[in-house]
Amino acid sequence: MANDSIDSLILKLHDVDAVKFGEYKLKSGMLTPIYIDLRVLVSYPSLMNQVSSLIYQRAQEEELKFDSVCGVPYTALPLATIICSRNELPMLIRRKETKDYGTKRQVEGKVREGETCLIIEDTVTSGTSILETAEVLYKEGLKVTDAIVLMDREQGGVEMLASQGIRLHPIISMFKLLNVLLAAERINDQTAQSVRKFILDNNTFRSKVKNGDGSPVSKKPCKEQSQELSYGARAKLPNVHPLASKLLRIMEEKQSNLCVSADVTSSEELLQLADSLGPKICLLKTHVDIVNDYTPALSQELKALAEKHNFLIFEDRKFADIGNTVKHQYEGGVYQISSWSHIVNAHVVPGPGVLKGLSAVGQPLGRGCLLIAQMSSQGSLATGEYTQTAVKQSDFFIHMTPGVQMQAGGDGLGQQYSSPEDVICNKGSDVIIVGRGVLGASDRLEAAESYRKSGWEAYTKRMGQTGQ
Ligand SMILES: O=c1ccn([C@@H]2O[C@H](COP(=O)(O)O)[C@@H](O)[C@H]2O)c(=O)[nH]1
Repeated sequence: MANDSIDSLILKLHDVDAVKFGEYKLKSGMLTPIYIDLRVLVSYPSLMNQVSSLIYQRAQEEELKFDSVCGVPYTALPLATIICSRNELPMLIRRKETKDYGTKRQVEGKVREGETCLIIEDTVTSGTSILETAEVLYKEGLKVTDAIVLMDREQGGVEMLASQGIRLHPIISMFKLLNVLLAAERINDQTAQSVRKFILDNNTFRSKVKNGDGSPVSKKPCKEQSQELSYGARAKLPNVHPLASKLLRIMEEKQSNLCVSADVTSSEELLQLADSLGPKICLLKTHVDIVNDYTPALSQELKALAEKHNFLIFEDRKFADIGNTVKHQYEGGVYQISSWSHIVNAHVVPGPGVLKGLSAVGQPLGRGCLLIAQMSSQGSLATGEYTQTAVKQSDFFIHMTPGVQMQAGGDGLGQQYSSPEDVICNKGSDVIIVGRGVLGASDRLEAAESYRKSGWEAYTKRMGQTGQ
């Protein structure tokens, strides 16, 4: 999509008052210094045409596969109509209000179970309007894998939808809009700065993104968290990576979001840990390169224990090289990690090549990869834009957090600890990763049970339930 056509569209949107600066209230009640009002588009046919073309072009560029198109009511409805009419695509209309007579249908148009519907939206803040539409379509037996939005306010919608198995493709992002308006002298530096600050400070996606000082951007108590799907329900979402689905099922079945970090240096101790703590955990995290007496038999025995106790193995290898090198590091060398570890992780610093290299090896084996968006260590450089980029590159989220102990604090070597409740409720993580909190206890099994219980209680609290 040409940059100059986006720039000229932004200026036109500003001309017709679709972008307003001041103080406005969002659907959530939040006050915002910028308001995007794309309802006015219907009065400007040439703009309607330009926007519809850009949306359709985006679908083609992304090579999206879909059978029908549905616009989120009401603003995106006429956009979907133009796109479908021009390109002869079947359209579906979602009713906002269900009729209490006749067919009482919530979706109008020919619905064919199992088909995929592309959602079109005008503006996204948190992504809930798209999710509501997707849920209505799911009930009709349709799949939703992708959505296209004209204007993304960059407040967590992409991430929230990704966590529900929907890829959101924005055409204009808030930061781009501000830059174009600033360059064209439509707004001044101060306005741009205050809007940027508002956007960064008000990320609606579970306070995932941290401020520069490491504190969560918006720290909500558990009971105020928005309604979200349970681990079990997320496991059943269409388009969920089969391994993510398996992990979510294990978590639900074992009532455990505990990953024990088995940072021990002998094979015997590692296997003993895996066997004794296996029933309490959903994941066992390893650092295979700290084991002094590694032989391939160790990884085979670990695999057998993972099956016996129904947990997955996560080798915390933190790949960070060019694609070709990580390919060799993942499948070859002494450890042959891809042959036994269900999940690995990678830094995003080398660019997309690292993921391409890892997926060349891991994808045929059904393996998963976590991207490192933040680190628990003091002074970590993975903050702000870096974190946001990593989050955006993720396809489907299972959010895991290390640096967990019952009491906040540190280890004297830069590690910083948060409690299970803080990690699950305030940081919105799915999995707590605990190392020395368990390994350093006189009774490791008892400690693992106590972390499992705390992690699960925090999750049920987040889900708005009263506990187990
Ligand atoms: O940001 C990060 C990334 C990885 N880790 C790893 O998690 C465990 C934490 O162990 P504790 O004993 O609970 O401190 C360890 O294996 C780290 O390498 C992390 O701590 N922070």
